[in-house]
Amino acid sequence: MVCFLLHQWLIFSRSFCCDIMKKRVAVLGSTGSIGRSALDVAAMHPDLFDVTVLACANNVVRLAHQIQTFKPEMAVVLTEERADELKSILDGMQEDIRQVDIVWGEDGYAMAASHEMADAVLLAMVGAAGLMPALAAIEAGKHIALANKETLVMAGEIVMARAAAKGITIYPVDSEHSAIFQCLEGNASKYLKKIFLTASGGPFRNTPLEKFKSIRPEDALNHPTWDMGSKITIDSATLMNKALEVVEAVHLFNTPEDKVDVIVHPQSIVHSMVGFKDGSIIAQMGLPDMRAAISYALAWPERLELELEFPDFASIGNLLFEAPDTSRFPSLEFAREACRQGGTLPAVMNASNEIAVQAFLDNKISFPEIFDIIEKSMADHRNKTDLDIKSVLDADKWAREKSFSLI
Ligand SMILES: NC(=O)C1=CN([C@@H]2O[C@H](COP(=O)(O)OP(=O)(O)OC[C@H]3O[C@@H](n4cnc5c(N)ncnc54)[C@H](OP(=O)(O)O)[C@@H]3O)[C@@H](O)[C@H]2O)C=CC1
Ligand SMILES: CC(=O)[C@@H](O)[C@H](O)COP(=O)(O)O
Ligand SMILES: [Mn+2]
Repeated sequence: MVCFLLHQWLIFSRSFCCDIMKKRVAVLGSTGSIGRSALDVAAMHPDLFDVTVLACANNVVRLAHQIQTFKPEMAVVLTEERADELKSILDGMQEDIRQVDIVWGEDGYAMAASHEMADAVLLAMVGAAGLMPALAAIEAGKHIALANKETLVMAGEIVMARAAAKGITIYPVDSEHSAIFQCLEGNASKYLKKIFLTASGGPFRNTPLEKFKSIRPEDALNHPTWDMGSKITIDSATLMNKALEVVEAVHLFNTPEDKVDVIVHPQSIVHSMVGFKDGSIIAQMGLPDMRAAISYALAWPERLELELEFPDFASIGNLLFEAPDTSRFPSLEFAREACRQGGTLPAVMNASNEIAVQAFLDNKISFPEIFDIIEKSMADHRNKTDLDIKSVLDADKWAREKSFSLI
């Protein structure tokens, strides 16, 4: 009898310990490219992760499948109509997943980001919609894995200050920032002299300027190395992604813009590098697969088994680097100006880019008009430098209206 009880207690305590060691994760943007990669990581490590919250905008069919697989506590969609659609899909599924709490809209995302059954929040929604959930997750003291770079572009000062006040580290998911974060671990930050932010150069790295007018959305959606959502893929094609990433690096690593160099590296194997006072440079490398950066942001300081291949350096032969061409791709100049002026200008750059990218995807403007719209919106903006969330949201709204008027 004693042996039996001891045996039962051992089984109970082992499963209890496993459960309390599991990280409960909210995945906001679960139906997107980052979200799906994150769920892939979670599925590979069911002993480490329990997905308790899922959120998307409209893709209720994919969300329903994810709910079926991960059985979260809460699911969030953009509108009440989508919530009704999701409920009716779930009604046809097995009983235990119908318990999921379905909410919608801004309040729903805020609830998801601060859910008591989530220890960590992966912020993988696209665009400005990510900002308020990010602030809610920080306010709730969650472990933050941040993919949504727009959050830091719009309101980096506020976000970093609120995270610092809460004693929270923001673990970057963006591959370059994850690389820089990894290069700066230990006490390396105090020796930092230069960040080398790598860029693939996108599909038009070698396209002459006179051909830019005839670039179609399907050409721009053809990224040479990464498989990503449509907005960031167009951003990569304009180098606006790198522009956003310069601002992101400035905030994440508390570094002036002139310490962040962009270097084109078309193979996307060196994910970024950091140069130190003594002339040493540390690089972080790997094949382009976001599961590495996502898992590191979620499991830090651990590194998880992902069964990814290493690059075959002998067959690659040379790692290529070249300077970005800002005359064909002015985005980097926009970002540097936005960093120098600060205030609400980065939020204007971001919002204007979002409108211009969507207009290009909808065949309403040409590829080079993306640059024109951003440039004009930034030039016409009356910058507000004493920043608060209201001024950021006002600037975002102003930039969207301004950009629409230019289409
Ligand atoms: N993809 C990548 O490899 C990388 C992405 N990032 C960043 O990560 C973020 C996500 O990118 P990615 O996964 O490629 O994008 P996707 O377009 O593939 O996915 C976007 C996700 O956000 C949801 N979503 C869209 N609009 C809203 C909204 N208004 N409110 C709430 N949810 C919304 C989508 O839902 P639905 O499916 O229903 O539309 C989807 O789940 C971006 O900020 C991007 O810059 C950073 C580095 C790499
Ligand atoms: C995977 C990732 O982090 C993307 O942001 C990637 O960097 C895009 O490639 P570009 O270097 O072409 O912008
Ligand atoms: Mn990136």
